Amino acid sequence: MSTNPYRVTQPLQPLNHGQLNALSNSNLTPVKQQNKWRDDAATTGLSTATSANTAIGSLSAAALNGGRSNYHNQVYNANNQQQQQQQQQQQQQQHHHQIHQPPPPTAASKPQKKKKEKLSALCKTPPSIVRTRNGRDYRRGNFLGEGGFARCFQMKDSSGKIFAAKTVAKASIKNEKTKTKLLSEIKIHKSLKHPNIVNFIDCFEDDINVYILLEICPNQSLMELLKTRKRVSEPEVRYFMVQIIGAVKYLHSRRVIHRDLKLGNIFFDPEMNLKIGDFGLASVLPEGENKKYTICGTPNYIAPEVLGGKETGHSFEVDTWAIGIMMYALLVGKPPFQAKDVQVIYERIKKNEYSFPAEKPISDEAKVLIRDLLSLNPLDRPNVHEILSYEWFKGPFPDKTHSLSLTQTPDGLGEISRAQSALNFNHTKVSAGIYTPRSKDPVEILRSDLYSEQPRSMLPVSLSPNDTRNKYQEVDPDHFPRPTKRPNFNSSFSTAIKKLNQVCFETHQNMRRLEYAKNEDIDTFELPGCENPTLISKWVDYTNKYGFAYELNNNDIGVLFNDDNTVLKLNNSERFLELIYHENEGWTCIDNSVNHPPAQTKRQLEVVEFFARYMNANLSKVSDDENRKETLFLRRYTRNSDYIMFEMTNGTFQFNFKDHHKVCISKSGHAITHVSPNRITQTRPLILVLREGGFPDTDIPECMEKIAVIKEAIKRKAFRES
Ligand SMILES: Nc1ncnc2c1ncn2[C@@H]1O[C@H](COP(=O)(O)OP(=O)(O)OP(=O)(O)O)[C@@H](O)[C@H]1O
Repeated sequence: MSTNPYRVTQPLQPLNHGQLNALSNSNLTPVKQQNKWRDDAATTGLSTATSANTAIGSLSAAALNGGRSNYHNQVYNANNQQQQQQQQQQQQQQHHHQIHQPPPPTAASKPQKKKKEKLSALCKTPPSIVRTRNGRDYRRGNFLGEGGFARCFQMKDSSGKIFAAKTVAKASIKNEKTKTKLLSEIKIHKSLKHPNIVNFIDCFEDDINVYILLEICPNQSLMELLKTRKRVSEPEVRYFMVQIIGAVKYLHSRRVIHRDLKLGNIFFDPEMNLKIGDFGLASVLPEGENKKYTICGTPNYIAPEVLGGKETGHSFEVDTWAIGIMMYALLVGKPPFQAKDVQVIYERIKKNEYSFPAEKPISDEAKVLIRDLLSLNPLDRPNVHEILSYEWFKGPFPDKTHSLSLTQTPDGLGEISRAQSALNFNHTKVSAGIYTPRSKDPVEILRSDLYSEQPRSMLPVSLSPNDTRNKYQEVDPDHFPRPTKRPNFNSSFSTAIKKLNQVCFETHQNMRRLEYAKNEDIDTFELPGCENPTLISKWVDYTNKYGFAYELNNNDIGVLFNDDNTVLKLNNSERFLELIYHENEGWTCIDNSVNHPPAQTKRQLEVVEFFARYMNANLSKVSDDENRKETLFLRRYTRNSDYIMFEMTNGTFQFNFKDHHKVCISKSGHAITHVSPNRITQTRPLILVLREGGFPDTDIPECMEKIAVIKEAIKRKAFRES
């Protein structure tokens, strides 16, 4: 019989609750650490994965001695706080020496001694081949790293794909509470799927270990990066922050609080994207509850309200606090409340005692954001949605994290232009799932919202043609400061907004002039050409979740997303345009192929295509098809109880009135178009319609009143912008 721990003796079982309950303390002797697997980070001055062992409530020693065991050695129950404090202080103090000061020359305080106290030391190296119950074989590879509780190894499947197996020794799972915690980590992690969260693949167990199979992050964590780099540049940190915030936003939208966000728990995947891992302290806040009371975290990152314990309770804002700590640590080089003694760290946290060292200058914009994130009152911290609108994010923003960043500051970061930075910022947000208020798969949300038997209030409010009159909603146009848009197909920065505002102003001036001139000799007027303009023929207002979707009568489909960018899918073409909006200036246009959409716009394109299908199946058209004469899209729209007004990027104004008549003003106010409820469309010079009091042979209810309403609406726009 082989006693070789590297040999598989029986197939591994998938893990379930019942089986975990049956897990018992295997009579394992702790594996002797044969080689120095991990740096002890003796000089970082930072909390490391090893230092996580010193987190408040560390029970590793007690657990190993057969005392109270805890799955996650960073967690402890507030009730036991006093009892544990002495022991904990001792450990933390000792460990602190290990991290921050050269160890005194006594054998007793050597780092190796402390390592034995870690529960992860109980973890035996997995067999060289691990076979799961459902017949999958994994070949164990290199050791990847070690935390306070687990060791991590490479695992390769039969196709050659490599994963990381977080390996927890059964010997470290000593009681019900510990098992429940491990199950909770698995359950929470398993339920998550986000581009910036380490992907959960599977879990199983053998006699000695429980394995959590994860997406591999071979480039270590932000902690190692900082250790090597000492400080990180602001553009790089901006990029990191967007990815972290994307993941945290997703977690919070699913009511998950991570509670242990720190540099050592944020890993780099092979493409250098950041991935949040380690859900050992994560908790789901049930609907209707708004606080948690268990005290947990890592000293340097712990939020003040957590230190308040049972009395105060804590919530999602602890993660926001940790984001502030990480941002400070990356920019300055060490966490803000760092001290040798953990109790001193807590005192500093409670008093919000930190400063920005003059010898490590950072920008004022960064300081503003850090100060707000590190607000003592959790309610004063910006939420994950608000953080990204801080001025600091308008600074130079790279297109990605280059692997060079692991060791040195890449060149040229400060020279990224404003336009390019805005573009990169937008793309990074989209890739991090930030463009929607909810980050679940957008198409899935749309499908369930639009097609399921949901209460009417859940459905989009649409003023689309042939719809019922009670869909009209009173909306103050002032509350719709929609952006202004126009493409620039040279892909450079556009100054279109000024031009569009000018057109708006001219349109109003011309309408006014024609009103006065209607009785003058018609021969003195140069009449405009009267081809029908391109119109919005269908639309769905879904701004409560994504944006405003529309179809033009040239069959192009657009979505004006809530982040103010537009995606326009061109009819009869394999192309779609991504129109990135730059406030008060214009758009940058990226021409893409639908067959090879860039990763960051893939999801948006899916939303556009979904809306296209939805509109085709559910809405009828305003007017008949026309071929595309020009490429245009919706600049902005305004809704009130009488009409919805669309402003197009060619300067056309379209008004859909609630009696289902549509009127457009184009050619800078010289041409007027009427679309009847049964889609008969005609365009005439405005001067003639004004003279004749309406369209010949067509009865338009309250035609002149409608024109007056239009003139007023355009005037309001023109004067607001001039
Ligand atoms: N997906 C992964 N890919 C590569 N390495 C990983 C991965 N997950 C974890 N590791 C490595 O394993 C180490 C331990 O993992 P993890 O932090 O999840 O364990 P832990 O015992 O719960 O840690 P902690 O004590 O920080 O709570 C990490 O520090 C890292 O070096």
